[in-house]
Amino acid sequence: MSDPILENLNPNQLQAVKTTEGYVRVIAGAGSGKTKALTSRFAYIVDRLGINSSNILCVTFTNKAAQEMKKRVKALIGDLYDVSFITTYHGFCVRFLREEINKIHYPKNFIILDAEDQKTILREVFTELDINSKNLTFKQVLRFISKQKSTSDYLAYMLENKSFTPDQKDSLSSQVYQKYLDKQKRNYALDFDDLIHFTAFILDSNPDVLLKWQQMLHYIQVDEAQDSSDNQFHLVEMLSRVHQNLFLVGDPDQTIYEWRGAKPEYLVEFDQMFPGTKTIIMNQNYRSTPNILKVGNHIIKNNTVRVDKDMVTDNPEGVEVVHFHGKNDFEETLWVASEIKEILKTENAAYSDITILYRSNHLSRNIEQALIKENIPYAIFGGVRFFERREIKDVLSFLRLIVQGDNFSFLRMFNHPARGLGKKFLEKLSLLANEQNLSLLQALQNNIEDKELNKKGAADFLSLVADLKIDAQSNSISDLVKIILDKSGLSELYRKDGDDDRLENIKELVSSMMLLEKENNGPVNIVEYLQEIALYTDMDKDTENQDKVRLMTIHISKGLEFPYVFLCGFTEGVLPSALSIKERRKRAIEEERRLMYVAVTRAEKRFYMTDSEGFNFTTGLNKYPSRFLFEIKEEFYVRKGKLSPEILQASQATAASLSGSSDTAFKAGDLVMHPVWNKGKVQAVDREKNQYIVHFFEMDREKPIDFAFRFLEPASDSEENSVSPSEFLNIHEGLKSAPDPFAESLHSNTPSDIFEDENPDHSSGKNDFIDGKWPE
Ligand SMILES: Nc1ncnc2c1ncn2[C@@H]1O[C@H](COP(=O)(O)OP(=O)(O)OP(=O)(O)O)[C@@H](O)[C@H]1O
Repeated sequence: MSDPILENLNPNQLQAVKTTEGYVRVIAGAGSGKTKALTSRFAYIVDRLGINSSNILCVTFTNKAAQEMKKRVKALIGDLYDVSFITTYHGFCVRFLREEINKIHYPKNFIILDAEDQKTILREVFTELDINSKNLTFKQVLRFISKQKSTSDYLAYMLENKSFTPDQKDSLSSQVYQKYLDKQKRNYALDFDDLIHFTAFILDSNPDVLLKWQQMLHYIQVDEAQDSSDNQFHLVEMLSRVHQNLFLVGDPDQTIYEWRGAKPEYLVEFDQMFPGTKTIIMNQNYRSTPNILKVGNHIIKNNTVRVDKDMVTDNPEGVEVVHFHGKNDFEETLWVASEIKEILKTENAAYSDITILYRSNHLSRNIEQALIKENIPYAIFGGVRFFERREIKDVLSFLRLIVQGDNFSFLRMFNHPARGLGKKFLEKLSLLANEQNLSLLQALQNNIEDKELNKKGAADFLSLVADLKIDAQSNSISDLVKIILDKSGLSELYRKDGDDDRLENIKELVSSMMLLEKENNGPVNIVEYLQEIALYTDMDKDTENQDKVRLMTIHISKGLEFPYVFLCGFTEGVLPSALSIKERRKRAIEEERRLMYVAVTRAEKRFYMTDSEGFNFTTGLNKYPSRFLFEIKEEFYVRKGKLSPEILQASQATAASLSGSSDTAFKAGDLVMHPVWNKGKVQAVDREKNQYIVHFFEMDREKPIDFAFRFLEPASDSEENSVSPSEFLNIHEGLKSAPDPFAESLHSNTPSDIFEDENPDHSSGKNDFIDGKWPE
């Protein structure tokens, strides 16, 4: 008789599924069927061991992965089981906090801040502190905040009213940080980092709560365990202490989030932490041809921090991997376009079978240019995310204003559409709100008679909110959204705007709400809906099920598979990223190599790598093929386009110069030149903090200078012949303001986006601050 849960599993997968007790770790290579093993295991525990599904926690990394797993588990055991504990870390924390947040005297309807809300707070704080992007960018400060939260005892300040200890070295960021925390406190608002920290705090400080959850969660499964951070691992480890059934599955070779705190050590050293751990290796690859796997295996072998394993496959040999080298960007991307046409013609493939990967968002522009020219339909995957789109955020903010009355929604909507309420109005209102310890909305309600506030726009806004509050009592969420659109004037605004996409997106939102109402068999709780929606940051519905070539960063492609994959911009300084190497040296090179490995192992049938000559604005050097290309044996791929011996030689020299012959670019005693403070001497190299301590002669003081600061140049006693860093900055500025050859086309990316940081998957492709204007 056929067994849907266990059939089609290979022996190692079967072992992973049936080893349900104790500490278990599965090292699962790319394409080895991790999802299959995890979902079958969940189904096995429920269906064959008789454990209630609400006693099994299965945490994954993205909403997408969680949805996929739920779907597959339901297909195995039917619709009747509660699979809500198949979720992301953040999803689990929201669920937990809804039940337990009262332990820290927060209300159940706490607010979750998404990236847009965080920017709203920062805009306010920057205005209050009179800061602009010259001093600090949103990106920098958000990184600072996240880092502080993971290393400092900020909860004592948030929850126990301890005083704030500013970080001396970074006092401006510290000031912003404190104000950010104050605004969070006042609004009972949690950002993503807080979700994890608050949960851990409540568990750590309430033994009865901890025991309750520990007793409930008999089995815990963790997907993508190599990407778990300290806090995330602490959470699942703590929760598993009573029943001691903790199952980790992951692939250390696919760790690509070390830069934001992933600790692959938890997976690699799990057996030392828990003696008696059972280890299962899944190295049978079902996805790729041997030709593709050969390239992947070969590259990743160069890493030193890993569990050694070669992926094997029984798939047919397939065609050879191709490397194309173009004389310039256009040649590279036009070759990709022509190859896509060829695939369509000869392989019986659709556009949607083809994916183009790149290291950073800005690289898509050239590619798009070529695809448009060649009439090839494409979609950017994970570009501007659905729930971050302006119109969607507007509607959701209004919804939140009605049910929660929070300041962030108020700030977004009080003058949108325009009601003639300006900066002065807001200043006065903020002042009164602070004095009277009220929210902005309450302050307006209480002080509408004040002569500076008593404006028609303000009175209209108050009556609109009051009106909608009444509507909220008797309407479903989908109807309420339609009413909001009508009464607020947003519908009218989008219609006049002429951007049909906005109205289409709103329709999409309404129909997703209707679907939820149908699934729920009744009304949807608006507060819970808003909390859950805030977690959906990586969702992009539009690109699914369309016959278009997909473009995405390698980070976004993780966990996905495609028949035909092009890796474009395979250039030294891009992949591996020069910026990451400067920041984190050898660790970065290994992580960049893992990125390359992730890219290769997405491909099922064919894999192409392309690069081109020209100038790289990020490194300030000419472009040469990536060092990783030279790590692949030449017989493992075919080359199209000519790579001259000079280029070959220069590529190796560039790789060596980017890595630096020593561990850091400078050592103690080196003379350096700074664009502002001029000449100095390196006193010490602080590898812990990734900075040099430099004594600058003119000011006669020491300053900590980041390893990543690229305008710190070597200096000698005679400087006559070298371009000084300040001159270099001028050249750079010149290049930035040079006419953009693609100005007419596509996005609003300015040339400055070549300076974007290394988390391209989290950037919407836009800079935080462009040409002195706040981002929209
Ligand atoms: N035992 C099996 N027999 C046949 N096909 C399988 C088996 N296990 C997995 N597969 C197929 O192999 C492919 C890869 O599986 P899956 O996506 O679960 O891999 P993964 O381990 O999550 O990969 P990655 O870590 O690279 O994202 C899927 O198409 C899946 O259906």
